[in-house]
Parts: sequence; structure tokens; C-alpha cells
Amino acid sequence: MIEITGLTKTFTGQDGAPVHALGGVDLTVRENEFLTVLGPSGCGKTTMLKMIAGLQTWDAGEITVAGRPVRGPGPDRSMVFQNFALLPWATVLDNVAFGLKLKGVGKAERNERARGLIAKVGLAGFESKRPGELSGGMQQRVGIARALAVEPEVLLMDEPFGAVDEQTRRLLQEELLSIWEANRLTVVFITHSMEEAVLLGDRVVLLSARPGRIAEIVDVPLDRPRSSDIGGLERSREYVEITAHLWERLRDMHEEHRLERAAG
Ligand SMILES: Nc1ncnc2c1ncn2[C@@H]1O[C@H](COP(=O)(O)OP(=O)(O)OP(=O)(O)O)[C@@H](O)[C@H]1O
Repeated sequence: MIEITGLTKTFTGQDGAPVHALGGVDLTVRENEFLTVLGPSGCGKTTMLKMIAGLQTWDAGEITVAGRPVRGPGPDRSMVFQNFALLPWATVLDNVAFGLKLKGVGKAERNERARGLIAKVGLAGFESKRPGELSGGMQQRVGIARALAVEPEVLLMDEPFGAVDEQTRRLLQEELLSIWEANRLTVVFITHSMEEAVLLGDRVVLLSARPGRIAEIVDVPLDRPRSSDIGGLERSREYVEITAHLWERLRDMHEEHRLERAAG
């Protein structure tokens, strides 16, 4: 579905020094897969996601989505951001319908589709509110509904639940899982949470410290559907073993990074 080969990127830092963000990433994301991505801070996770979205250029390598080379943004891919990135002056309805408007869908149809999605993410009755009147969790529901409105093949999520409280995060995880179970989208989901990576993912990609490369890909053979019993999964032996393994790897990466820095 998504093929990434030899992806590299070097930025110029504020002091003029090169920042090697990605050091040759090769990755295949399967059709309808829920892929989660973990890695040390600054290893290029957001950079890679923006590249798949067509929002960031790269130096070398290639990305294709369903066989089409990525040259810029397109309606086949939607992104959900950590800070929601909603239009503050527009209502919930207009925010969700925005992408459909850009696609040229008529007002009656886009509003009907937007209302359906707003209900799906549990926000029926809030159509005429503006983002500033909503909690963080509610704003992220709008972000998800907006991303789904254009019926993308690929949903790109950059730490979407990082800015909400623990209970809301759990509810949003359950909602996202049930939406994905019903629609079978291809999802690439960045997170800082090992627990979240394992609960949601079919596979967890571990990126190494900068320059980011694939350090390991871990299969998550937990039963699906998972949306109805996240608590039960957390007590399963597989879940405990996989999260322990990921923690060991991440701890080693932090330690290597610390030693490299100490060595100058
Ligand atoms: N436009 C830019 N100009 C210069 N440097 C950049 C730019 N965008 C990203 N970087 C640098 O590239 C590296 C990778 O950034 P990126 O945001 O992709 O990492 P990340 O893994 O998503 O980080 P985090 O986990 O902290 O969100 C960082 O060192 C960052 O400072």
C-alpha cells in the first residue's frame, strides 16, 4: 500500500549545522494495516509522516501510495495532528465539511456527510460550536471526523492523543479502533507511548535515534477486534511481553545516545 525506499533528509539547523533527520528509511505499510511508530524524540517520526502526506520534501528515496509516487498532498491521504489544527473561526460542521468543499462536493451533500461523521465520533449536537468552545478531546474528535470526511485510503496520525487526559485518550483509542475495524483504512500512527503502540498496532515500527532508520519491526499478535476490551488486552501475556521488549530497546537507544554525546 505504502512503499518507502531509501528515504533520507538533512535539514539545516538554526546554527547552520546539518541535522540528519532520516538516514535511509525502507518501509512497507500493508493495505488496511494499523501501523504504529515509536522512537526517541527527534528521530524523524513527524518528518517521515509529513513526507507520506506530501507536506515535506526529501533529499533521496521514494514514496508510493497504492503504486502512485507521492509528489504532494492528495485526497487519498488525510492527516490528524497533535494540536488538532482546526479552523478556529469555523463551526464544527464547517471544519468537518472543509475537505469535501475543496473536493467540490455540493453544500447539501457535504453537510449531510459531515453530520454523519460528527455523530460517529460522538459529537452530535455540537455541529454549530466553534473549536474554542470544545475540550481537547472533543477537538480531536473533530480532527478525526474531518480527516475521515474525504474518505481517504490512508490516515496519517501524528501523536493525535498526546494532548488529552488519560480517560479521554482511552475513549479516543476505542473510538478510533472501532472506526478502523468498520472501515479498514490503512493507518500510520505515531506515538510516544509503548502501551498505545501495542494496543492499537498490527505492527510496531521502532525508529533509531537520529538519523532515523528502522531499528526493528515488532508484530503484535493480539486478537481483534480490540475496541471492546482494551483493559483485558493489557493483562494478556503477549501485551506484557511486547511492551517489555519495546522498553528494553528504547532504553538501550537512549543509553547509546547518551554515551555518544558524552564521547563528544
Ligand atoms: N524544518 C526544519 N528545519 C530544521 N530542522 C528540522 C525541521 N523539521 C525537523 N527538524 C529536525 O529534524 C529532526 C527530526 O524532527 P521530527 O520532528 O521529525 O522528529 P520526531 O521524531 O517527530 O520528534 P518528537 O518525537 O520529539 O516529536 C529534529 O532534530 C528536528 O529538530
